[in-house]
Amino acid sequence: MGSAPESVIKETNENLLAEKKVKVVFVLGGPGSGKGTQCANIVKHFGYTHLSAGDLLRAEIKSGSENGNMIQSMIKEGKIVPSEVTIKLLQRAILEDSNDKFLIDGFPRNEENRAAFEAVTKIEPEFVLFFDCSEEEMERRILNRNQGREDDNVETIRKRFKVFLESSLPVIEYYESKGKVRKIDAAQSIEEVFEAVKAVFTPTNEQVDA
Ligand SMILES: Nc1ncnc2c1ncn2[C@@H]1O[C@H](COP(=O)(O)OP(=O)(O)OP(=O)(O)O)[C@@H](O)[C@H]1O
Ligand SMILES: Nc1ccn([C@@H]2O[C@H](COP(=O)(O)O)[C@@H](O)[C@H]2O)c(=O)n1
Repeated sequence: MGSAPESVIKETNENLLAEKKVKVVFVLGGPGSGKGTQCANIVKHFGYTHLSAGDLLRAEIKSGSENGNMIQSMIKEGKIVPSEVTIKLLQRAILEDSNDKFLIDGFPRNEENRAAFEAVTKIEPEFVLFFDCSEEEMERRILNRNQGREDDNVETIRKRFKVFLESSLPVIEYYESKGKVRKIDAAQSIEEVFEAVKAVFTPTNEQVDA
């Protein structure tokens, strides 16, 4: 028996996602601002599932998928992979997980990501966590990261900063205009940043009583 055509799988996933009713928080910030580090803390304390768009794309390369070469060269150049590829990976990861609350880290990265995700999934984020950090500090952190990532070199880091300023900041500004951005000073220690993050995720008495 042959497998179902791509278009059928896509439509089925869209319907399933609409039924699942998930709560999503987008986690944004420049490269090396500490998104992944803080997501790990949020998972432990608040029970979310962490989905890193970058990790999903790197896993797709390793899986030997037909898009692998294209994804690998985009990442090497610090460029943004076409939305349909990334969204498909996010959809699949959300559907495969029994949790109903997700941190989506490093997505949406540009206006195309944002509009396509909204159109396909009909999901609106609860809020957007934005880690604000200077380029100088982010570059220092990335160069110390030592995880063997092909894009953690000065040349690609500078390209990633440019893409962040030109393509990702406008997405943050879009959500700012909707009152959805929770900005965190990410230049502090990991512990201090997490104190600020906890305050965002902990409902105030007012919210609990409402
Ligand atoms: N507040 C902090 N102070 C100092 N170092 C930090 C802090 N937060 C994270 N780091 C370190 O900086 C490096 C980058 O952090 P992390 O991987 O969490 O950033 P990221 O925003 O997810 O990066 P990318 O977008 O490139 O994947 C890691 O080595 C991490 O241990
Ligand atoms: N929405 C996204 C997210 C990431 N990428 C590509 O992956 C690279 C690494 O991302 P990290 O979040 O792990 O730093 C990034 O520079 C992009 O090339 C993407 O295309 N779309």
